[in-house]
Amino acid sequence: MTPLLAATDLAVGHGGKALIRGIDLRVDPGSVLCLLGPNGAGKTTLFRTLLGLIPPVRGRIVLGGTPLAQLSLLQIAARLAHVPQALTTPFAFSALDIVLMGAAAGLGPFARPGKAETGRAMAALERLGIADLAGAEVTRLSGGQRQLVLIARALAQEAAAVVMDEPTASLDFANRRLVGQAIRGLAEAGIGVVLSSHDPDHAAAVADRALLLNRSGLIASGPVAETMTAANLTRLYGIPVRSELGQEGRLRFY
Ligand SMILES: Nc1ncnc2c1ncn2[C@@H]1O[C@H](COP(=O)(O)OP(=O)(O)OP(=O)(O)O)[C@@H](O)[C@H]1O
Repeated sequence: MTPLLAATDLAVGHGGKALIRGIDLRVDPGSVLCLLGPNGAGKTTLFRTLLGLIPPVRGRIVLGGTPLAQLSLLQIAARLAHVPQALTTPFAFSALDIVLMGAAAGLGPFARPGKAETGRAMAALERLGIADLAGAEVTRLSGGQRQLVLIARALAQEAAAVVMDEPTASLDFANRRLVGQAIRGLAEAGIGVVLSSHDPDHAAAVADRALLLNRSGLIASGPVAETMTAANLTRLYGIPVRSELGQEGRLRFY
């Protein structure tokens, strides 16, 4: 199977100086990869590199079978959608307006979204169970609802893969669970997801694979059951971490 996104022997950093080296990763259709690591480890830097916003210090990134270096930012966006940490806009956009931005991402700068784009945007809102919020002003929505709107925007973009930088940061327990379910829903629809999280319990619940990195480099990369061990998390965060298998066979860390 051709991975949606693959990186080999990747080093990322700023101004040509590597922060992390030796990253190998792949994202297949329908799979979820979670990046875990302490503040400043380089997760956002890695994401920005995968999105083509900063050049890799070393190594190779292939997006949908084409080297990233050969793709324009527009071509990258058509293959890899970005869900930012939070939706911040001072304008009174409706949820549908925001999702239409994703649906219309492939149109030229002066083209107006038409019926097809509106249909795609509404379908994305429906898929996430928030069609009733289409006309709501996003500044009045809760943090969890706003995050779902952002995920709907990525869905409407119809990219095969999605990058989400800490999509559950600042969300309460219930909204974290809701967004987690939405992420699994994307995977069930065949989309490949890469996200970062500061919550190992949440990561173990939503991800199939994990990539653990801290300032000393890569700690582990592979299936959740093999990488998210108490020993690896102890190394990752530099504090003693223990794990237990909770109900439904879910890993919990404390
Ligand atoms: N534009 C930049 N130029 C130079 N250094 C930068 C730049 N952006 C980030 N850094 C540095 O790169 C390092 C990694 O930052 P990054 O934001 O990638 O970490 P992170 O793992 O996402 O952290 P957090 O979990 O806190 O979001 C930090 O030391 C940061 O100060």
